[in-house]
Amino acid sequence: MELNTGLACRRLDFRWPGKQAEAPPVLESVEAQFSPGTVNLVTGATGSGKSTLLHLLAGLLRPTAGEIWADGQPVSRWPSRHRDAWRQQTGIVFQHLALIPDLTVAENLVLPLIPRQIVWSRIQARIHRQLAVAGLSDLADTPASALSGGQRQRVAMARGLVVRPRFLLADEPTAFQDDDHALQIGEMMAAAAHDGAVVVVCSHDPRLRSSHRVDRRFLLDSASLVETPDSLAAP
Ligand SMILES: Nc1ncnc2c1ncn2[C@@H]1O[C@H](COP(=O)(O)OP(=O)(O)OP(=O)(O)O)[C@@H](O)[C@H]1O
Repeated sequence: MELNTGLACRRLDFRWPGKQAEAPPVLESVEAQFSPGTVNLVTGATGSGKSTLLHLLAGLLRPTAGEIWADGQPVSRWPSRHRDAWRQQTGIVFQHLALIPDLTVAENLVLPLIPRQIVWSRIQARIHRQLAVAGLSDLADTPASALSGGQRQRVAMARGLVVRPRFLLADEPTAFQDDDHALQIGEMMAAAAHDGAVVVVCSHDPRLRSSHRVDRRFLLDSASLVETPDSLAAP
């Protein structure tokens, strides 16, 4: 397996700590390689482990066994502070979105840029551009708490993209979107891949499964991840 670029799972096992030893693992011997410039869709039944896989890829959980490699580095073996630094290259769109409700849309986008030591005028320009791409310019000064579910989800995607991630990890990013906005989110992920990012998206959404913006499709089932032709990807 080529491990020098992109994100890779290598004999990855995961079992939730505290779960009985005989409980089935969430992931077992998962091998996968997600390359820069590609959108990779992971589908699977509810509870099959899609969110767990994304958290492992983001370095937010540690594998029970096996490793996550990023650009040829075994990041899952690194101590937390090194993984935290590495995660600055990552845009994460959580299923539960994790916006700060009392901050405005624009302020939510500022947060991931703060540790990057970018000058303020550049931060403002970047946020301005990202909000325009996401069709959110009119909502820049609106508190996140006053947004609809779909708007919140698009803000979460914009926040994931504003860091210009090398790795974009998105969990159900189209769940609350109408068809036009689901299409727009597909385009935003494809644009990130076009700019060289590794995009891994977990979703049940048939609109993403059939999207021509997806390059590779995987099915998570019985703790295994297998690449599928389109027709087999439906959970
Ligand atoms: N914090 C946790 N502690 C213990 N078990 C957990 C935890 N989070 C998830 N699980 C279990 O891990 C398994 C995989 O859950 P996960 O959320 O990764 O699935 P999923 O495929 O993303 O599901 P969905 O499509 O419903 O979001 C499930 O059996 C779930 O009950």
